[in-house]
Amino acid sequence: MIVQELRVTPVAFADPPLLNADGVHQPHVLRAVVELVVADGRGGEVTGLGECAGHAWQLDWLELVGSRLPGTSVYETGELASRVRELLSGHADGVDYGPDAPWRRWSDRTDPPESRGPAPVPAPAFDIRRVYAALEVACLDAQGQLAGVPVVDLLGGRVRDAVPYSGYLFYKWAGHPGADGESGADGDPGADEWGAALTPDGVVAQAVRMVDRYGFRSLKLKGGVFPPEEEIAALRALRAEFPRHPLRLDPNAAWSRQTALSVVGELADLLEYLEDPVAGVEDMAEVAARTTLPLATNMCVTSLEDVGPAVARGAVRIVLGDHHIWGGLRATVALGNVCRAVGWGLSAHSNSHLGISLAAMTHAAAATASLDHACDTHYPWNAAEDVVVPGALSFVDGSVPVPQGTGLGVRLDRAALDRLHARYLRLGREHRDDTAYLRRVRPGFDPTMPRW
Ligand SMILES: O=C([O-])C(=O)C[C@H](O)[C@@H](O)C(=O)[O-]
Ligand SMILES: [Mg+2]
Repeated sequence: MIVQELRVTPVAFADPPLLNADGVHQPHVLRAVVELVVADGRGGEVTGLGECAGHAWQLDWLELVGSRLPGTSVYETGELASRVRELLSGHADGVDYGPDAPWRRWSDRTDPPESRGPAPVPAPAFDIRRVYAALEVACLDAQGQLAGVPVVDLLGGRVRDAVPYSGYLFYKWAGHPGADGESGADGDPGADEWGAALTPDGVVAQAVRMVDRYGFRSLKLKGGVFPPEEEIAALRALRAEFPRHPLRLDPNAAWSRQTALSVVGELADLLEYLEDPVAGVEDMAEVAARTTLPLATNMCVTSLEDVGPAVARGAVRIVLGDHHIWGGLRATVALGNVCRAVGWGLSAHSNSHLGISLAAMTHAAAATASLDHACDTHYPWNAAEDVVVPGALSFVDGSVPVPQGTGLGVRLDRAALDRLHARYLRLGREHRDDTAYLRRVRPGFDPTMPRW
């Protein structure tokens, strides 16, 4: 059961123009597919799959790790984690994160919220966990295939057969504006079937389509795009259309403390929870102290080190786990125990992803007893282009049944992988940069936080 090879294939898949506090999603998401080839001890081999963001620095780090993996036992993920940590710690200082910096403010407790400087202080442990996570998922997929059991069994066994997800609503343009440097590479993704959502009516129309198609029983609106009163109007319109759906709003810390305090009263009866209205534990605690509305986060609690201060200050009541950020599926399941111990609720965060990650997220959530909120997923926005063979993943009444079969239960569609990899090569882009893309259309766009 020895690792023979690590293959990392960067891909680019189509994404609609979804707006957020940093800007707007580019026409293609960059992602990396990880294949871990493992000897099966009987003269054959199995291939474990993993998936992570496709930033250039992350690909470099995976390549470095990949060169040292052959010879390791696929079962010794603890040893693998130490090796990865040791190998990459020296690489964290001075790394060029490019425009990935906005993401990294999640991990950067020394970065003042009003600063969006080009180079936040590196937080190596956060980045190392992001690299290790994809490897751990691939190891567990391979282990499951070798043992003939699904990954959920390796995580302690299932407490649910299907995992509830929330419908993730975004303000969006009708289509990509074109002339973005990616048009024509493989056909401009152009106008999409979802249409524009820039008003309360547009958001409701999007929600109706989401709920009709996938059966979601709760809804999340990505905020931080328009002034809070406009986003609150959209939530009121959603409440009128969906009287029983729990609603969430996530401005990604685009509000100042003062703004949050002035609008939180209006949200108290409208929302299930308010996600990251402001940046950092201190400001979250100030807001939390003045409202009955539960605050949730995937920004100010991203590691175990963040738990103590957040508990001490009463900053949040719900944490959104994410195996890509917490360092794998086992760490995410363990987060569920921490949440239970400190009295927090647990939900799940997502970012644009493919079916490998949806399968991984579903196995982890199926094994986590304390998960008490529907998980986020971007999958409905990206399902049209996937690297897994269709059929293993489906939404039934807003939930994804744990995939059947061994390991993750998804298999690679090699032709699709090759196609999306060829597109990645043609695009020649190395980073995600939502801000630069929005500036093509709105040159004066200023991403300084807090915006309101
Ligand atoms: O819950 C969150 O903070 C997210 O989902 C972060 C993502 O990057 C989201 O803002 C997006 O896809 O634009
Ligand atoms: Mg969030």
